This record gives sequence, C-alpha cells and structure tokens, in this order.
Amino acid sequence: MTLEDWGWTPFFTAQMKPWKKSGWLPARVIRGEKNYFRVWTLQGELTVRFAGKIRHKAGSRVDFPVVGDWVMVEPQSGQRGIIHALLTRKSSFSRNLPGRRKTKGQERAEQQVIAANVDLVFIVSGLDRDFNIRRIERYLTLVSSSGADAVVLLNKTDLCESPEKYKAQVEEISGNTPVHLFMARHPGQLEILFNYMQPGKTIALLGSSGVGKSTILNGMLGEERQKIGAVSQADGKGRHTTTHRELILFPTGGILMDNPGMRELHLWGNADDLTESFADIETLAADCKFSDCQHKTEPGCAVTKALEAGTLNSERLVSYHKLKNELQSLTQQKNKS
Ligand SMILES: Nc1nc2c(ncn2[C@@H]2O[C@H](COP(=O)(O)OP(=O)(O)OP(=O)(O)O)[C@@H](O)[C@H]2O)c(=O)[nH]1
Ligand SMILES: [Zn+2]
Repeated sequence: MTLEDWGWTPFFTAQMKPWKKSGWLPARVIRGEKNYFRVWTLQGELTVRFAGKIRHKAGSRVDFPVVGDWVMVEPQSGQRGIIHALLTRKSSFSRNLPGRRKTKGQERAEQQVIAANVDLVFIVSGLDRDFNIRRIERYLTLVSSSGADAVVLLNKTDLCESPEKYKAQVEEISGNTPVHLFMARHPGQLEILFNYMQPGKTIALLGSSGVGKSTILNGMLGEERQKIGAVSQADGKGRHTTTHRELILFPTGGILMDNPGMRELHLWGNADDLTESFADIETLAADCKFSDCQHKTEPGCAVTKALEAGTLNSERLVSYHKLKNELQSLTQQKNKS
C-alpha cells in the first residue's frame, strides 16, 4: 500500500517540508473516536492522540482533525502515536451548527467540519416519497462549497413509475453533474458506481436517512470482497444504521467514506457558492440592469423576465432566494463572531 493509494497527492507533499527531518509520518485519519483517532501510515494503522499543545493552540473546531484529514504523526511503541500537525485540506465538508454558541446573547455561527479531502460525493436520493428536487439543489450547493465533485444517484427506481421523468427534472438543475438512475437492491447496477472508483480517490455518500446509502455501501463492499476473493467477514449480517464515519480502502482501488445520514443540513459557505449550483440563474443575472439586482421587483431584471417567459421555474427561484438568504445571514453571523 502506498501513500498515493490512500489519496496522497503533490498538494500534500508540498506541505511536508517543515517536517522532513522530524521522523514524523504522514497519516490519514480513517476514524475518529472521542479521545483518539485511528490513522493509516506506511507503518500500518496506529491509534493516535492529538498533541496537547496543538489542542491548546487550535482556536476553533475547524482546526481539529476529522475523518479524511492528513496529519503528521510521531510514532510511538505499541502501534500508537501523537498527532503534531494538521495538513491543509484539499476539500472539506462542513455544516453550520446553529445556535451552539452565543456571544453577548447573539447566536453565533459555528462551522463543523464533517469530513476532509473527499474527491467525489454521491448525492443519493430516493425515488419514493423522499424525492425532493429542492433538497437535491441544496446538496449540490453544499458539495460545491466543499470543493468536491458530485454525482446524483436517484435510487429505488423499482418504486417509481416514471424514473426518467425525475432524471430529466434533476438534469435541468444539475449543470455538468452526472445523474444516474439506480437500484441499490440490484447487484448488477453497482458497476455504475465502480466506474467512478480510482486508486487514491475518496468518495463519500450523502443523502437523508433511508435513501439507501448503507445498502449501496454494503453492496459495494460485498462485490469488492468477491472481486478480491476474500472470505465474507464476521459482520456478514450486513451493517445497519451507521453510527460513525470511517474510510474504507478498496484493495482494487479507491477509498469510500462511510457516512452517517445527514439529517440536519445547515449550509456552510457564502453566497458565492451558488454560482455553480445555480449557474442558470447566475448567468441570467449577468444581464440584469442593476449589478446588485435582487431579482425581486427591480426593473430590467433578466431573471424575472425569464420567469415570465416560462424559461425559469418559479420554485427554483424561490429556492435560490432561500439559500442565498441563508448563506448571507451566515456571513453576517460569522462577521459578528
Ligand atoms: N425498493 C428498494 N428499496 C431499497 C433500495 N435501496 C435501498 N432500499 C431499502 O431502503 C431502506 C433504507 O435503506 P438504507 O440503506 O438503510 O438507507 P440509509 O440511507 O443508509 O439510511 P441511514 O443509515 O438511516 O442514513 C432499506 O429497507 C433498504 O432495503 C432500492 O433500490 N429499492
Ligand atoms: Zn435581476
């Protein structure tokens, strides 16, 4: 196993310089427990703690390692070690923890990093009652602010009469993001996902509870075990509701992040993050008469014009305004804190 198999790239090599002679090892966080982390290094898996002095220096939660992070570890005896530094993240996946901290009675925005250095996110949505285009829009915005790429999986096609219609609806808003119809219960379909797996590439699944993330993950793990001829593992019953995040290295190449259902989806980012997920509206906005047009009642608004012409869906515009408000008020809260 090489560092590259675990996602190491020149981006991280460039950050290693100060520690070249330290004897510390680059390590990827594969699991975080309350007081320790499991990391992978070229010397195998280690159980490590966060050095006290960094813990003291770390100003906010953002500076604490999370699953997917690369850290510098001082190895110790007994497969243990100490984390001395956190390498800058290539991408990070955050949410806002609203109302967790108060400053002078005011709610303060607090960023919680959930996962780091994810390259690709499968946004999973069920084609049963769960389907909600506005939620997909929200997930697309969230992934876009993380710096990762996205793929939309519309799962449970067997429970839907006209899956193609939903696919077309999502393609209308997804820009360059690929959209696939999917049936997690059908093993033959997993190939669609394996096509995205590559050595060193970290993939995460995102979607509300019950959309089929665990089913997909178990399917992929099962298939992987068959591919490498491994005996089915002790947890052969299949895993149920996931309770922690961890990275799973596929011996045939690629890393999958097991991610618990994200129920609270509070965005973290700023209004610029909508540029990608709402490229259609942003493009129209370039033709508005006023550069600070809010696309509400202003004259010469190209967005309102598209709405009247029926080329822009009104619900999509409502969703845009809502997400924009949310991101703007988050920026205000951040500036206060
Ligand atoms: N009919 C049908 N059911 C599916 C499909 N994929 C998953 N399911 C079922 O949907 C239910 C929820 O699936 P899970 O894989 O547990 O969903 P999850 O997203 O991991 O949920 P959390 O762990 O709560 O986040 C299970 O009963 C699955 O068997 C599918 O393609 N078709
Ligand atoms: Zn406008």
